[in-house]
Amino acid sequence: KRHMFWETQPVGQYNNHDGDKGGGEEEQVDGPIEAPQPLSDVRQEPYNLPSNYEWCTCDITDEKVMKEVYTLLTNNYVEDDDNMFRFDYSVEFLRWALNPPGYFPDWHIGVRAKESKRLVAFITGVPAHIRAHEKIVLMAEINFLCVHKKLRSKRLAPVMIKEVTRRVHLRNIWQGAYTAGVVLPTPIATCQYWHRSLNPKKLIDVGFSRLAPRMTMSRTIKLYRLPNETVTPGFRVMERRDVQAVTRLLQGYFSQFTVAPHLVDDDVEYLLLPIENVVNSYVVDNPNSHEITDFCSFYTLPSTIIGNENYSLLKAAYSYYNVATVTPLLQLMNDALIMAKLKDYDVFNALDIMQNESFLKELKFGPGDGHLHYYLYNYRLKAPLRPAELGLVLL
Ligand SMILES: CCCCCCCCCCCCCC(=O)CSCCNC(=O)CCNC(=O)[C@H](O)C(C)(C)COP(=O)(O)OP(=O)(O)OC[C@H]1O[C@@H](n2cnc3c(N)ncnc32)[C@H](O)[C@@H]1OP(=O)(O)O
Ligand SMILES: CCOC(=O)c1cnc2ccc(OC)cc2c1SCCC#N
Repeated sequence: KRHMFWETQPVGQYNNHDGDKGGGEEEQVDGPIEAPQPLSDVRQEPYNLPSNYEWCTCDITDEKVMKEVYTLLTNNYVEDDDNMFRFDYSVEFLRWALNPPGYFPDWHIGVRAKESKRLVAFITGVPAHIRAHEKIVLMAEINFLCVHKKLRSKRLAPVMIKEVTRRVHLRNIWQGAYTAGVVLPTPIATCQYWHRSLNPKKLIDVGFSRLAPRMTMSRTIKLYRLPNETVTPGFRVMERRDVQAVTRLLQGYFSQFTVAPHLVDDDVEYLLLPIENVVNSYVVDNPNSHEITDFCSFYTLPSTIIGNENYSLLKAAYSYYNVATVTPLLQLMNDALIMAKLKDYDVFNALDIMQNESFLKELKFGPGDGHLHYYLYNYRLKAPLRPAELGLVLL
């Protein structure tokens, strides 16, 4: 498959197209593909857009702009292959995801129609320290790339990508990280989504799940039933006073993975302190030692249910970061499921990354039919990673 844009980019390529598996000759080393440029060499002016369209910087602290971004995404962002669901990121979630410590307002990039001023496209970056092997690199995490359905297949996406790359380069940052459901040159890892039903009746009604053979609805409801209280002594909602302990837990946990975020206290405070309807996090506070021994978290990402007459919204929880040092991970994650069910989520989703494979089947997750591919921009890894070597969750 030819990738006319991506073949021009500093990303792992499928090698020359005369079929020989290049890369056999020269030894590949981990690290940047291209050296940084002098900032004076970075293009100073924005890339050209088709006439009638103009760039804008979306100030997401402005309620009105936030609403425009929300509306573009809720109507035009990612749908599953069967067009059953479309992500419905909330305004609070988007503000949280786009304003982490050290964020750059001009990395929230929109395209408007000159006449109507309507927002028709969007792409974002946020800075993050990501470790690859033993190197910590300041990268741009790219997300929320969206072109209005009416403007698809006009090669607008490559312009959006080049523009965000340009703005990242102007900040002297030369690497990026992103995920996608589509296969592009070249994934550093390919992961699978797993789903744990919390409201099996709704998932069957919308057509996502089907009754298993010889199973009745009531038997199915019973199969997925969860207790209405957690089982781990000392399990409680995370508080600000837990930040340092959670940072230490996470840093220890991440060291086993080949690619993982490098989080310090400020990151943990911002990303992991609970925000209603955005992110929920829990610690196990040992009742005797008052030591924080375990941590689990999930984020809230609803989806529009497309074209179902009984339901319009799917309430989904997504496993975020979890560290078990005393409590068995299986028990800790079951407590997370219990909390999600108590908060009326319909499904709890998790990727097969980190140590998640150790609990998925036993906690009654089923494999999804979609894959999530992870990518680095301008950074080569000698070999692709198994999902279990990946410690990075992008929102
Ligand atoms: C130093 C820092 C570096 C920072 C930058 C790092 C890189 C960041 C990269 C971005 C990371 C985003 C991560 C992220 O946001 C999470 S993945 C979610 C992406 N968004 C959606 O799927 C929303 C619904 N779809 C759309 O809005 C459009 O279909 C989009 C806009 C996706 C493509 O618009 P379109 O109207 O359908 O298509 P054309 O304009 O005609 O363009 C076709 C070209 O675009 C390539 N394409 C398609 N989907 C892509 C995708 N998801 N990533 C990268 N490239 C993608 C495609 O391969 C082709 O190039 P090729 O000919 O070479 O194959
Ligand atoms: C019920 C299980 O599926 C989902 O939760 C879900 C919800 N909304 C989506 C919107 C776009 C979409 O596009 C790939 C997928 C979904 C999915 S499945 C993959 C995410 C997970 N887990």
